[in-house]
Amino acid sequence: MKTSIATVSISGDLREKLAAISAAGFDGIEIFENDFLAFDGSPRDVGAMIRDAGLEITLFQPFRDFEGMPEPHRARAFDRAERKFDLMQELGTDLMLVCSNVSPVSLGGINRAADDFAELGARAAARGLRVGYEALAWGRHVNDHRDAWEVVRRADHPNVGLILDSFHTLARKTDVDTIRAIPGDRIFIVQLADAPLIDMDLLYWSRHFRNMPGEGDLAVTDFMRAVAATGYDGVLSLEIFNDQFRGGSPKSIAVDGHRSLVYLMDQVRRREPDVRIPLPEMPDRIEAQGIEFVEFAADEAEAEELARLFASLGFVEAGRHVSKDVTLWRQGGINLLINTEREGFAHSSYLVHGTSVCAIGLRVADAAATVARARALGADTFDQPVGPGELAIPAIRGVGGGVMHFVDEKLAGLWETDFRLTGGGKAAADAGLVSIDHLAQTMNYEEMLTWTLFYTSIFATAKTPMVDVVDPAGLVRSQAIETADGALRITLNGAENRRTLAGRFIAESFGSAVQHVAFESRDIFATAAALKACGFKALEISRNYYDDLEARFGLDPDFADRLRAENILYDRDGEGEYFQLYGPNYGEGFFFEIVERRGGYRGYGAANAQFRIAAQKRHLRPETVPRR
Ligand SMILES: O=C(O)c1ccc(O)c(O)c1
Ligand SMILES: [Mg+2]
Repeated sequence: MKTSIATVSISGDLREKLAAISAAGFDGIEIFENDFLAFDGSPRDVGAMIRDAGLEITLFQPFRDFEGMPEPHRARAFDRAERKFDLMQELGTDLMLVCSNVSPVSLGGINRAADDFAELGARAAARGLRVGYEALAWGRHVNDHRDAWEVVRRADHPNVGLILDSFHTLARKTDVDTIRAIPGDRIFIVQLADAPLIDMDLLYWSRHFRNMPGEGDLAVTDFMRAVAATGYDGVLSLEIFNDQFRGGSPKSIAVDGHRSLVYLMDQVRRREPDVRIPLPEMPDRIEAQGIEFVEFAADEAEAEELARLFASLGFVEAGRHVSKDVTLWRQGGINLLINTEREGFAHSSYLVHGTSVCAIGLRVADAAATVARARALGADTFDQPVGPGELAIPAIRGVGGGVMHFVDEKLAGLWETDFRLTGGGKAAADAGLVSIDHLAQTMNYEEMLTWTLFYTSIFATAKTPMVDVVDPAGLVRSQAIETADGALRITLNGAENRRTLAGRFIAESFGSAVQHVAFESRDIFATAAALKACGFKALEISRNYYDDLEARFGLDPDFADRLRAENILYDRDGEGEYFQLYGPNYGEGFFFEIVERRGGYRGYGAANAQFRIAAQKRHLRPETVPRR
C-alpha cells in the first residue's frame, strides 16, 4: 500500500510539512501548486528537498478550467498546461490532476472534453507524463465520477486516466458501487477524505471541513471497498482541506493521517476478503470489556486528601503494592490506585500535572494483541521496569501522554500477585457503587478528532454525535466513544477556551487528562443515603433546576422532591431514565460522578451539564475563578 498526503492538508511551511509527513511514514506527497509558489526555491531544489525527505511526488495539482473551452481560451489552456509540464519535469513528478472545469465560458459536451484530453494526453506522453481527470462536485458540466470516467474512456489515451476523490463522490451521494465497473488500471490516483455531515454549499464544505477517513460521517470505507474491487493498487492519497488542520500541529495531523489510512485499509481488507491488500497483518479492532482500574499519581499529603475523598465515596483501602508506594482502594468491581512513588512514570506525571489520573487499565481478551493493533496504528507503547515476581502489564500512551494498560485473563492474578491484600472492612463502607460507568477526558477542542480516531481505530467502538455543552464562559464540545454493550464508555470533552471549567482544568493541570470518573450505582437513592453516612458532600444544584425539571417531564412532585433533597440530576429519553449525583471538585477541577441508568438510557445527561457546570463554578475557590 503506497500512501501519500497533499501538502495542503498540513500546517507549516513546506519544509515543516515534509518533515512531519515523512516521519509519520508516508511514501509521498501531492504537491499543491500554491505551496510550491509560496516557497522560495527553484523547482529542482524543491524536488530534491522532497526526495531528501524520503518522499516522492505522487501528484502535481490542481490544473483548473481546462476541458471544453472555446477559442481563444482553449489554446491558452494548452499553453498553460505546457508550462506546468515544464514545472513538473523539473520537480520530478509525472502525474498532473486536472479538475473539472468550473468556468462559465466552458462549453460542456462529453466528446469535446474527450477530444481535449486526447490531445493533452498526446502532449503529456511526448514528455513521459500523465494526466488524470477528477470531477469536482461543483464542476460546471462534469461533477460526477461517472461522467469523468466517460470522458477518460472516450479520450482513449494511455496517458489519460481517472482520478477519484471520495469527498466529491460521497458529498453528492453518488452510489459508490458504480466505481466497481471502472477498470482499476484506468484509475491514476485515489484521493481520500471524510467530512462531518453538515448541510451546506458543497464547495465551502469541501474547502473547509474535510477530515481524515474515519474522523467524519461519510462512508469512506464503502467507497474504498469499491475502489479496491476494481483491482486498483496504486497510491492512496489524503487530500484534506480543513481550517483547523491548517493551524494545527504538523506532526499530530500527519500521524492521524497515516493512522486513518491504515485503519481504513484494514477495514476494507476485512470486508472485501477476495481483494489482496498489501498491509501488514494485525488483530481486528479490540473488544474492550471494561475498566479494570484507574490510577492516581499524588504526593503523600495529597494522597491523604484523596484517600479521604475515596472513603467518603464508600471505598475501603484493600491492599498495598508489594514493592511500590501504591495503595489499592476497592468497592464493588471498582479498583482505584493511589501511587506516591518518588520515581518512575507516576512520579513524573505528578510533577507535570499535579494530583491526577496518570493511568487507566482496560480489560480485554488479549492484552498482547491489543498492543499489537495499537502499534500497527502508530500508537506509542509504554514500558516500565517491574519488580521480581510482579506482572508486566502491556501498555500504550493515550490522551495527554497518560498510560493505558491492558489486563487480560493471563493477568487474572494481578491483584493477588502485585498487592498484599488486606481484605476486610468492605461491608462497613459500601455505598453501592458497582463499576465505572464512564471516564471523561478533557482536551483542547483541536485534539478531539485525534483521540476519536485513536479510540475508534484500536477498539471496536463507535462515536456518538457531538453535543454542545454550555459553560457560562463558552462552549465545550462533547463526544462519547463507546462499545455497543456499554462496557467501555469514554467521553471526550473539547474546550475552546480557558475560561470554561474544562479549559481551566487543562490549563491548571498542564494538559489533557481524565477530568471525571463516573461510577455506576444500581439504586441512586440508596447510594445517596449511604454516602451521607460516609461523610460525602454532594454538589448543590440550583433549586430552579428542579422546578423546571418537574414542569418539563411532568414529574410527580414527591419524586421531584426526592431528587431535590439529594441534589440528584435527572434525564429521560424514549429508552429510559438517567440519574446523576456529583461530588465536590478536587484539586484543579477533577471530580467524581455517580450515575444510575434505568431502562435503555444510553446518553450522558448532556441536557444537565450546563446546570452542573454552573453549580461547580459557584463552588470554585474564589481566587481561582479566572478573570475575564
Ligand atoms: O477545491 C478545489 O478546487 C479542489 C481542487 C483539487 C482537488 O483535487 C479537489 O478535490 C478540490
Ligand atoms: Mg480532489
